[in-house]
Amino acid sequence: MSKEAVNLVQMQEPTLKPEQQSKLKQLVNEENLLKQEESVQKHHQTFFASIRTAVTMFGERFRAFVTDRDTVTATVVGLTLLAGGVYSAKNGTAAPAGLFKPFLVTPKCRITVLEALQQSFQQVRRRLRDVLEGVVLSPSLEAQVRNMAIATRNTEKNRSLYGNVLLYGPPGTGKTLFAKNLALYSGMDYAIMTGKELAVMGPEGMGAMHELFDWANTSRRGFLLFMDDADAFLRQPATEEINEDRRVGQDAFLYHMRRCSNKFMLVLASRHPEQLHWDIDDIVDMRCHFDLPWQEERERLVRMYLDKYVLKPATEGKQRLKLAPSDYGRKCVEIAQLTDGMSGQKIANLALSCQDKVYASKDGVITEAMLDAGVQDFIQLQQQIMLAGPEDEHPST
Ligand SMILES: Nc1ncnc2c1ncn2[C@@H]1O[C@H](COP(=O)(O)OP(=O)(O)OP(=O)(O)O)[C@@H](O)[C@H]1O
Repeated sequence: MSKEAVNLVQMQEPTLKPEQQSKLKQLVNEENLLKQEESVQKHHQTFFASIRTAVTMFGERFRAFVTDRDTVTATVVGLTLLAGGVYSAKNGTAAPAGLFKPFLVTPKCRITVLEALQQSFQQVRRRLRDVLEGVVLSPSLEAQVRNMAIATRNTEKNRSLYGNVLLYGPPGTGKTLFAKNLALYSGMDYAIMTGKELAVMGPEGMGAMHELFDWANTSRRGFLLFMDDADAFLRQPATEEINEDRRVGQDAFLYHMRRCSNKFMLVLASRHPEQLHWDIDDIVDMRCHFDLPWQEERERLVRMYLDKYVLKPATEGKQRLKLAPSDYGRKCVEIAQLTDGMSGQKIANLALSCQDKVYASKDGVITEAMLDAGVQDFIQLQQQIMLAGPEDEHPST
């Protein structure tokens, strides 16, 4: 019955018999229900359409944005493309509460999508020429990941399928850094999720996951999904009691990942690969072990990060710093020898500790003694942290 007809009959209600009145009420209720359903459906469609628009827009900007490594590290290490979609859609269409909780957003997220977009406009867009730019790895791992990156970059051209990759190893060894580089090098759209957040999502999360994969499969350039801490979500069922939502979530995820795709690539990162679901073997085409650096790689890391945080500011003349005459190369080798057992992330932080000492100098002359003092401070801090708790609790220090 049309809306006008219902209105007309409603006007006649006082003159109707009781059974006619009750039939009329039923009709009005049905009409209202229909309207509500239509509105929810419309809302739903607009909501997801706006997610896609936002994600597509943000994908463009994000690629440019992540090109500025320092800005990214300082501000949006965890900003996700997906979060961009979720946030924009939530703000733009006032999505029904709870439909899309920001569970896929990493807690490291610090800035709004709009801010990210604004910042990205200021960056020069470029595709990485070298997938290992700024990444120091052992020669064998370098060769392995370089081949994989070339194959990924040529997937579309060769009309082949993307292969999924598992990066595993201790914290701070460059897994995330490499995954970002891979996205920039291959020109794919890119998003970060963390397994920890996926692990705690409730039943609505399943709908979101199907939506995510549906959307990802519409990507023009291909879509790279990076899941950090994958073992938190894709854990072997036997490892612990997992609830029903989590099990359904895992199944949905694995189901999508088993379907080979020319649109979609998954990069998993794990510190505890032995805890991963056994079905991971079916969906992962390549495993890459990111180990702690050996002396040779530590020397390269020390040199790279001292150059970046100490030498460059000094030599570029932006600071009032000068380098005292010294055998800088030998100093780097010496420092590297003291960093046995440290990850790339810790070596970067050690260089920052040296920078603190240098910036505190009265005359602005960088001496070997200053670098030594920075290294000693950092080593002492590490020893205190080791005494305080397990390694995994302090990945960023
Ligand atoms: N192999 C490396 N080469 C160059 N820099 C590195 C390397 N490993 C770590 N770093 C430095 O440490 C930072 C953090 O590393 P990253 O987040 O990639 O480690 P991760 O292996 O993903 O750690 P986690 O398991 O904690 O997620 C990088 O942004 C970089 O500054």
